Amino acid sequence: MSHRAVVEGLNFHYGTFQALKDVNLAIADRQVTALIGPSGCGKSTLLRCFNRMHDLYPGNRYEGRIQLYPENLNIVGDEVDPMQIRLRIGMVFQKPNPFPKSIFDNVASGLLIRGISNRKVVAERVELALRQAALWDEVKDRLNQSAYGLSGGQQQRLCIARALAPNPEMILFDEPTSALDPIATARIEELVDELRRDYTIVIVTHNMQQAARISNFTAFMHLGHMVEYGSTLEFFTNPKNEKTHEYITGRFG
Ligand SMILES: Nc1ncnc2c1ncn2[C@@H]1O[C@H](COP(=O)(O)OP(=O)(O)OP(=O)(O)O)[C@@H](O)[C@H]1O
Repeated sequence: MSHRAVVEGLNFHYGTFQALKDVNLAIADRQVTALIGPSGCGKSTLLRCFNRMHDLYPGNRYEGRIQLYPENLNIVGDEVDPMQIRLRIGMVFQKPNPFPKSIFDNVASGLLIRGISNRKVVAERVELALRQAALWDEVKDRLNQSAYGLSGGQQQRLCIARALAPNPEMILFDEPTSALDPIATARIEELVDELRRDYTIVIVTHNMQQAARISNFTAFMHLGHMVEYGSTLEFFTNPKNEKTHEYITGRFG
């Protein structure tokens, strides 16, 4: 199994508050890795390091490395341009957040940033991304209508299409189903399962059943530390750490 990214001795500070403490984690290529743990443990903070989202706010500071393979680039290195990283590592948020634009323009937006403006190429890439996000059939006749006219589940699939369009290597999902009903949740879970064939996926979830259903690897965090990570089956059936055992049996969190 090859690794797409390896987190090595990562510390992260929000100003004077240290939210990640010496985190180590290997992210397997074209597999789903779930980050779980009690509220405030640092799951979202770690996820946002992968595409340098923290750089949007002053006073945030990284120490350590996240090596991106195969070229061995340190994602959190000062010399690396966060915009370039965000094109290579897409993100889908908890609440669907389409832009106030048409369905087509939402998906096309990442392509334009990438310098792709040929209309035929843009149209092809938009269609491909909408197909990959299992949304094409529902929207193909209303591509020029506002994205706000879509249901919550459709908006979330649109945001997935928008993340896929620039052809990223990794996709980060931050609790992507917590604002959705069970049917829309099931569709997103099926989609994650399909996307795994082509993309490396890291997903933050509050829901242990979801982690068990959709991930290949699970990582458990507590108070900013990486407590344990391993294959999902092994993790849930035979946890090595006492804290992990307590968490998955519902004794805290
Ligand atoms: N912008 C911020 N400034 C200062 N501290 C922050 C900021 N964002 C998060 N934190 C703190 O960092 C720690 C980790 O937060 P984070 O959001 O990563 O946790 P989480 O595990 O994703 O929690 P949840 O499951 O509740 O979303 C918490 O103590 C939180 O209060």
